Amino acid sequence: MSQTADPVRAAALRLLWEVLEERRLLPEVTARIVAPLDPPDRARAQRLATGTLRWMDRADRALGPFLRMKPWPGVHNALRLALYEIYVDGAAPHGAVSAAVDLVRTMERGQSQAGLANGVLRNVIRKGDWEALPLPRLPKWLRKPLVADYGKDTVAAMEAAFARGAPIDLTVKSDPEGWAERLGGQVLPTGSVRLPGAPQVTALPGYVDGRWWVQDAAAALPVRLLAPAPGERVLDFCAAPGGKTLQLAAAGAEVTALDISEGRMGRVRENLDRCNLRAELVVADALDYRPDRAYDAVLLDAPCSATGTIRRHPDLPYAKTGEEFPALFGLQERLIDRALACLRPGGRLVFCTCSLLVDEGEEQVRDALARHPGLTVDRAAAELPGLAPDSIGAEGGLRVRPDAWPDLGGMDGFYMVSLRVPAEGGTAGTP
Ligand SMILES: C[S@@+](CC[C@H](N)C(=O)[O-])C[C@H]1O[C@@H](n2cnc3c(N)ncnc32)[C@H](O)[C@@H]1O
Repeated sequence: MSQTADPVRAAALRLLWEVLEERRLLPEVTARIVAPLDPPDRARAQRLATGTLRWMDRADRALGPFLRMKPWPGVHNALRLALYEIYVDGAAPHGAVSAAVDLVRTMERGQSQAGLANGVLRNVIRKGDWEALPLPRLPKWLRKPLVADYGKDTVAAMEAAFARGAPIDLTVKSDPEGWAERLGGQVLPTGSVRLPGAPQVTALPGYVDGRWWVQDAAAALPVRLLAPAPGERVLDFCAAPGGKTLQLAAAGAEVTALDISEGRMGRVRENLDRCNLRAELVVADALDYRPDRAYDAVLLDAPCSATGTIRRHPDLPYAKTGEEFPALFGLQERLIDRALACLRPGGRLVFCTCSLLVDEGEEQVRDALARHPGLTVDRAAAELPGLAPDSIGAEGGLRVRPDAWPDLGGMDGFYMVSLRVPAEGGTAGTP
């Protein structure tokens, strides 16, 4: 890019390149790419990149009739960005087109395509059918298995939720009504507080003194399912960055928080300090963990495809291809077995993933029950208030989806289940 290109849009284009061409996730690359910008411009570059990814499928449909050949990817992304700015972000068409043309001119491989960019964008605007185009669809590699599991209509509803993006939810230590009133938010049916708009959370009352933490309403449910009692020994087996550790500690449990990543564990420590809560922290591979004393309960929030979080991570369907996931399914299975081995007789394991794939939810449970005679599902634990009764599956786990609560703004996709090892004589806890 030359010095004359708008640095914010140029940074957004570099983020798009990393996702679409290098197949990197935004959190891996964003800090480096936006570092030269001022903080407000960093936020804007990120917003432009995530917004463009969220609406990219529709932008491609709008561009399709006017592109005889696929342009060079940098140019293609500049066109997509301009359409996002005009039709979703509310930018004036003239300014967004001229900014896109300027960006294309500064690209080594795009210079000759500046005229094309200008013409194509003007044609799309002249045709004016943006609003009539279908809502953005997921790429085929992900859409296909989801349609097989949930059906076309449900997948379309989930895609509508992905296009809407995600509000900010808080888990409060106490008094959700009071905090909702103070922050201008609303208490959700499951007890989280949803904020209006997209405020800078660190500047809000209650952040510095740790009265609440940011956690999607769906991500707050697994600990409600586990229902920790004060003084219970609970192992949070994949803990970082610590949203669920905070919930467990706030409920008065004696928590051991374990994670393989030292860097991410630093965030658990910071979060606990800010919220004035305590937990024992262990940096280790969960698969190697052999506790001195068994636990009353284990929470296993396993590494997964994260396909339930696409509302906030629209880069995911484009950075991934699905080929990465079977290795995760195998890891989840081994983590479940190790987690069960850390329980006292009669103890419970809450297994959860922020995934929409049944391989990372219902199927894991069926397989675990087959591997561990005597292991049972506590179906009653999944009967949480505020959720549709059909959220509980035949196997007794709770499945929440992004298209839930359409009037309130949805929630992340999550799967969770409470498994209980036999009180005596069973083998479920000993691998
Ligand atoms: C879904 S995230 C956990 C989110 C966390 N429970 C929360 O609520 O904030 C999964 C975590 O698993 C950790 N992880 C992955 N493989 C692991 C392993 N073999 N042992 C321990 N932790 C692991 C990752 O570092 C990551 O922090």
